[in-house]
Amino acid sequence: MTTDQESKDRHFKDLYASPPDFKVLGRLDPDLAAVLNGRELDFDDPASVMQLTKTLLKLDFDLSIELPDDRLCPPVANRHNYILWLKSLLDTSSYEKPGRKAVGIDIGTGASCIYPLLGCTQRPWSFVATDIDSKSLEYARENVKRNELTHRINVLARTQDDLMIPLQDAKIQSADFTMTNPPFYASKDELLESAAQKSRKPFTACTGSETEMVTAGGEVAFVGRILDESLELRERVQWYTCMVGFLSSATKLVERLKKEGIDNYAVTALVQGSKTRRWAVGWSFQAMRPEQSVARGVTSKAGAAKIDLPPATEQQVLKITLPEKIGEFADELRRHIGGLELASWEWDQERLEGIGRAEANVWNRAWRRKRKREMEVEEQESKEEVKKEPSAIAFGFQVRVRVTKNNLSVGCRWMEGHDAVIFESFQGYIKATVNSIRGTAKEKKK
Ligand SMILES: C[S@@+](CC[C@H](N)C(=O)[O-])C[C@H]1O[C@@H](n2cnc3c(N)ncnc32)[C@H](O)[C@@H]1O
Repeated sequence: MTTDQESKDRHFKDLYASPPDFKVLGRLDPDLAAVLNGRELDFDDPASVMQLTKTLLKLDFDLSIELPDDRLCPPVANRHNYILWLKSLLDTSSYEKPGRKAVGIDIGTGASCIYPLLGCTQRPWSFVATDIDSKSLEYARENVKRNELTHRINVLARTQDDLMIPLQDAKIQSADFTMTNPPFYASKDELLESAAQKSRKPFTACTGSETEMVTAGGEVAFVGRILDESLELRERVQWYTCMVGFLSSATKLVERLKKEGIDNYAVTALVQGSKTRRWAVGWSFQAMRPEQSVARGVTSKAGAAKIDLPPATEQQVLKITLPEKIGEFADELRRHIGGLELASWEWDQERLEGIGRAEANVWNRAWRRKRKREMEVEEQESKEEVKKEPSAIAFGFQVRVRVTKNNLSVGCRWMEGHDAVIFESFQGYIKATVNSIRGTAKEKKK
């Protein structure tokens, strides 16, 4: 059964998959029609660009905003892409159903406050939205009020020297994510040069103001500060994320993550509905790992060659010809996995998939031998009733059986843990188990 959340998500997912038809939009919104020239919109005219943003926010999200002429006017499709990726990042790095409540921190929210507004429209999220620019803060607060979201979005003024992740000042213990679209440029000259290249007037709604667009060291230094803070806060935030404008910035950030020993990270290209490609990077000290399409969303050859992507988390372990009795095969697989000493194991008979968690690589022969010895000792000492403390979970996984007309495949996903070697070893165990089930079935047939 599809839930409200699922159908809402589906609607938002492909919203900008094809380019907008301005004539159609103009029919729906007379304010946009007034700035159109037939089917054309002048992207070099700040007033037209601003009207397009207002129109899309109104028609697609039922949001209304006001913006000053001298601050950045956010292109909606591009900002929406970041929110879509965040939704997938959170949904797939949790055992909860998609669409859980979450607290986010938007660092540098701008006059529009666009990310918190878009996020709250699509999900039961709440936000702390920060900025250092007093004019942007004033507009951001008004935009939150205008959309009746003051109970979910806390606009917080910061200074250049404050911590960027304001858990303490916002009076919260933890957060589910931080996000930022940092100022791009390292200097005013760089901004002017880029505006000249695009033949645009600088310091308008199209290009943004100096405070918005320029930061010492550029976007890598800005996100670098967030990374420094994350090394202190660690698990208190599940996902630290950023959007960057240059592939080289994403590459540098990933290099830094690896240098800091952060193994759980995600990189993606944000492309839908936007001519300008952007990149998103996220990292986590927690153990839940996102789905592969989210963590390794760099599909272009150039991107994949330059960025050191995180390890694969999904693997089709093997594909076999369809067994005679699919139900029996799946039951056997469930029983074998269930026979391991797992911390938990739940099987969904309808979907033919199960989720398990283990304190160690409990399928491994050496582990089982060790465990047997431990149990013998425990038995001898059992008169004293020693209670075993539960250990931390080292590995969480999903096993999926997929059936097509002629084949059956078994795949697994690494959902939790920091050790890629355990995942590899688990794949070996699943392969051996499936082969052994097939062998037994053949024996029976004889
Ligand atoms: C590129 S703009 C992004 C605005 C908006 N989030 C968007 O995507 O359209 C960057 C924002 O970061 C803000 N900013 C710069 N330094 C900051 C800091 N140390 N803490 C919080 N915000 C900062 C700027 O004032 C600006 O509003």
